[in-house]
Amino acid sequence: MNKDLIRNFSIIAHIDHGKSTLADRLLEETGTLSAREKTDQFLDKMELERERGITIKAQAVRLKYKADDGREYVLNLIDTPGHVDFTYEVSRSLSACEGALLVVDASQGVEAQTLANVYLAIDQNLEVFPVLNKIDLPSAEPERVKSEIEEIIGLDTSDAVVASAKAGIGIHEILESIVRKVPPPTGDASAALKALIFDSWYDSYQGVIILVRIIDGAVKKGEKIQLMANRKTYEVLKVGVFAPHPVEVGELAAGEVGFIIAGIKVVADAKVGDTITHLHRPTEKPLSGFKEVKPMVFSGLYPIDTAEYDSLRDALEKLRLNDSSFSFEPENSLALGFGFRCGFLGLLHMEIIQERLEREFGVDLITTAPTVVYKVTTVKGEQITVESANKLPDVQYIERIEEPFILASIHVPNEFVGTVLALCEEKRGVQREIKYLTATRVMVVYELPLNEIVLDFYDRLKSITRGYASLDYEHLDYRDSRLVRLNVLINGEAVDALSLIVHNDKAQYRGRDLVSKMKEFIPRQQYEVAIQAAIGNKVIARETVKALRKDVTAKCYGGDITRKRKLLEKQKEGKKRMKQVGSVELPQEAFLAILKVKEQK
Ligand SMILES: Nc1nc2c(ncn2[C@@H]2O[C@H](COP(=O)(O)OP(=O)(O)OP(=O)(O)O)[C@@H](O)[C@H]2O)c(=O)[nH]1
Repeated sequence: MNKDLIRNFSIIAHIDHGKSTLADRLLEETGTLSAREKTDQFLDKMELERERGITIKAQAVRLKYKADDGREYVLNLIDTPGHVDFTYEVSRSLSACEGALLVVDASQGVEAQTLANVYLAIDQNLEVFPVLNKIDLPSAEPERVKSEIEEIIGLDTSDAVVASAKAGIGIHEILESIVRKVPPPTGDASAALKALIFDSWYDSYQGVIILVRIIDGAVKKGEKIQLMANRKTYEVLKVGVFAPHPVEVGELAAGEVGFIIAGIKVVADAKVGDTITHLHRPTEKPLSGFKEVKPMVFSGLYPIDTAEYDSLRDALEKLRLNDSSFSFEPENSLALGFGFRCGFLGLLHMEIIQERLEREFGVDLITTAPTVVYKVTTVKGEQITVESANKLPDVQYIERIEEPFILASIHVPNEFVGTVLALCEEKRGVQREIKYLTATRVMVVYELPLNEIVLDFYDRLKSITRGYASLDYEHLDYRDSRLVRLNVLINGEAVDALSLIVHNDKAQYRGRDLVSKMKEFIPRQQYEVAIQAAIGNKVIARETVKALRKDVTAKCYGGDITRKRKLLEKQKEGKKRMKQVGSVELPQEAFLAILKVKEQK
C-alpha cells in the first residue's frame, strides 16, 4: 500500500467530551458502518463499557476516505482508553500514530486528563489539532475554549474545527484536516520487521489477538515471528485489519495498522509495548518504551457463599487471560474464609473487575478496602513488600516502612482553590505548584501518598468542588513514613478483613471516623454489637449498635400489603450481600465503610 495515502491518528478527549460519539460519526461518514450498526457506539465493544460510558480497550479501525483532492486515503483510527489508570496503554497507542485530534467540549473546556494525554502526544511528536465539540449546545463557548487551549496547551487554534459529533456538524472538515495535517507514516518496508504491540486481548476461538503498528518491514501469514520481551516464537496464522469487522489481508507493511493472530494462548505473552520481529531476520533493537505494568492497588475478594470459591477462581483466571495487568493469589481471612488478594492498576480498574465478576460470572463478592504496596524493612534487615494490612509485621519487628507517593495535578475553578489546598494538606500532601492557567482556572500540583488517594480522596475532591475538579496523577517514588495498623474489633474480636494501614498522625481520626461510619452500615441484630478501633492493644474508638429484632414491616401502616412485600423483598436482597462474621452479620458496606465520604456538614 502507498504509504502517502495512510493516516494513523487517535482521538484524545476528556471523559464525556464526546470521543466515542465522534468516532462513530467518522465511521458513519466514511461508510464504514452500516445503518443497522449505527445505533450503538461501535468502538466501545464491551457491554460494561457502554453502561459506564467509559472506553477501556484500545482498538484500531480502518476507514476508507475519498478526500476533496480526489484521492482515496486509508485512515486508521486508534482508540485510546480515557482514564488515568491506563496511561501506559494510552502512550503505546499514541506511539502507533502520527497525529491526534484533541476533542474538547466547547461548553466545558480543558481538563486535567485532557492535558496529560495531550502532553503524551506532544512528547511523541504527534501532530495534535483541536476540535471543539458540542457546538450545538447553547452553553458552548468556542472562543473562550479556544483561548484556553492556546494559553494552557499552546496549540494554535486559528483553524480548529468547530463541530458537533451529535448533530453531525463539522465531520467533513475533521476528515479533511486529518488528511491534510497528519503526516503520512515513514518506515522502510524492506527492512527487518519491527512491529509495535499496542493492544492485545484473548478471544476464545482465535487465542490472543494482537493489534500492531508496523514500523519497519512487513508480516505475512505463515511466517515465524518472535516477541522480543520474552523471546517466544510463533507462526503467524492470520494478519488482517478491522474495517470495523475483521478482514484478512495478504500482508501488513510499514506504516500500516492491523491485527496478527499467532496461536498465542495468554495475553501476558503479548504485552502492550513489546516489539514483534521475524525469527530468521530479526531487527537489532526492540522499540523503546516497553514497560511491565505492575498492579498498584490491592484488595481482598471473597465469595459471600463459600461454596463459590472455585467459581470465583475460575472467573479470575478467565479475566486474567485477558488482562495481564491484573493479578491474584489465594488469601485466607479468619473472618471471611478463603478468597483472593487481587492487584489492580488503580481504583477504576478495580471497580471494573469487580463488576465483571459479579455481572458476567455471577459471583457475589465481599470486597475489602483497597490498599497500596508498602516496602517494609524489618529489624533483622529483611525487605518485604506488604499489600495487605494483615501482613504488616508487629511494630517491634519493623525498622522502617516506605509508602508510594504520587504527583497529582488537580484542575479547579479558582473559587475552589482554598478548599482543594485544605484537602491536600489534610491528606499529607506536599505542595509543588499552584498555577493560574487562565483568569478562572487553576492547576494545583501536589505530592501525595497514594494510600490517601485510594481511600477517599477522589470522592472528597469531587464533593468539595461540586464535581468541577479533575485529577490526574503519576507515580513518583517511595518515601519513609510512620504507619501503623488499625484493627477493628467486633464484639471484642479483631476482624482481620477490616484492618487498615494508616498514618500514625491520622490513626485517631481514622479510627473514630471508621467506627462511626460502620455503625451506620451494620444493621441492628439480636445482640448488641460493639465496634471498636484499636492500635495494638489500645482501643481508640468505640460505637455500639443497639440490639433490636430487625422488623422492617413494623414501619408499614394500614396493612398496605404490596408495600409490605416490597420491603420484605428488599430485605432479602440486602441479605445476599451479608457475611456472617462470628455472631454478627456484616454487610458489604461495612467492609468498605472507610471509603465512604460523609455528607459535608
Ligand atoms: N450536545 C452534544 N452532546 C454530545 C456531543 N458529542 C457527544 N455528546 C454527548 O456527550 C456524552 C459523552 O459522549 P461520549 O462520546 O460517550 O464521550 P467520550 O468522550 O467517548 O466518553 P468516554 O468514552 O467515557 O471517554 C454523551 O451523552 C453524548 O451523547 C455533541 O456534539 N453535542
